[in-house]
Amino acid sequence: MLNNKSIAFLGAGNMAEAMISGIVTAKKVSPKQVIVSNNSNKTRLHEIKAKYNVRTLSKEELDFHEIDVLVLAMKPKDIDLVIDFIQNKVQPHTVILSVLAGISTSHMEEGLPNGQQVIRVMPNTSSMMRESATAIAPGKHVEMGEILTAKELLECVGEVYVIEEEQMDIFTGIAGSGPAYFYYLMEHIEKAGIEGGLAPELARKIGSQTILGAAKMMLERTETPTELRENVTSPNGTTAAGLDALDKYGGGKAITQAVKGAEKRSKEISEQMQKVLV
Ligand SMILES: NC(=O)C1=CN([C@@H]2O[C@H](COP(=O)(O)OP(=O)(O)OC[C@H]3O[C@@H](n4cnc5c(N)ncnc54)[C@H](O)[C@@H]3O)[C@@H](O)[C@H]2O)C=CC1
Ligand SMILES: O=C(O)[C@@H]1CCC=N1
Repeated sequence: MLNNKSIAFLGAGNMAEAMISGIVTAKKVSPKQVIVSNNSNKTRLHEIKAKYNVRTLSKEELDFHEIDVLVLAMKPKDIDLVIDFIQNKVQPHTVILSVLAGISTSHMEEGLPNGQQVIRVMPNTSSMMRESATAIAPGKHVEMGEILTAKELLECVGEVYVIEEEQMDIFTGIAGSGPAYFYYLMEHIEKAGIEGGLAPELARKIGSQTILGAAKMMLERTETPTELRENVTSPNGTTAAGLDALDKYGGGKAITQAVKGAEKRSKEISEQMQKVLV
């Protein structure tokens, strides 16, 4: 389905690069089918071209007739400027995939030609390793063929889940922002490892392998996380001591609040955009 489709990115930042890297590595589309553009940073476009061999153009040079999938990958605050820029150029056959946190499909549909197909997606930066957990929520004009195209494209960068748009805020809290929680966790594991006498690189490798192993257990075994945790925990052993400290310092609550905090911010961004419209 991706054969001969041309995929253009508006925005060439961290998220766009993670997706471009995963898409090119998956080899389902050739780098020449991928066009990357941004606001004005030519150095950044040179860097992306040198790394991934994709086509790069300034946004003014884009030929919208040749774009089948247009990925919006700028910051949420820039959406209205971008809608103004594309509304008279975007073609009816083009499906728009927006990765912007908190920006609803209805907000985008309002500013675009009637009937434009818009899909809100939420990948994460693990797209670079083709290990993203990505959500898709189609807007009201999207047809099944375009959902399948979006799914196939996003499967190049990991697992894809089709969800209801109202679930997008909590999905963002868990998966869009989620990698940062694990990096933060690792920063602290590494610090404790160093304090315990390990070289930083070794502490990082041990911590990362432990996170990877635990993730694989949860994905591939039938036991629940609670059962898996209990299997590690000997009475009065080392794990019990570690978990007691996690409880004492509010580890569980902190994790729940991290997810809820990101979810709340995603909702706030949507509300702010609604106010701009009114
Ligand atoms: N970084 C992440 O982990 C994730 C980010 N997202 C979403 O991805 C979007 C981009 O985030 P990052 O890549 O982290 O930001 P970034 O700041 O690294 O990149 C933003 C890009 O947008 C470009 N840009 C700005 N205004 C533009 C315009 N008017 N036209 C075309 N390009 C324009 C900039 O030149 C830059 O290349 C955000 O909306 C964010 O919500 C979604 C999931 C995860
Ligand atoms: O921090 C953000 O707003 C973006 C969306 C999800 C991850 N990064």
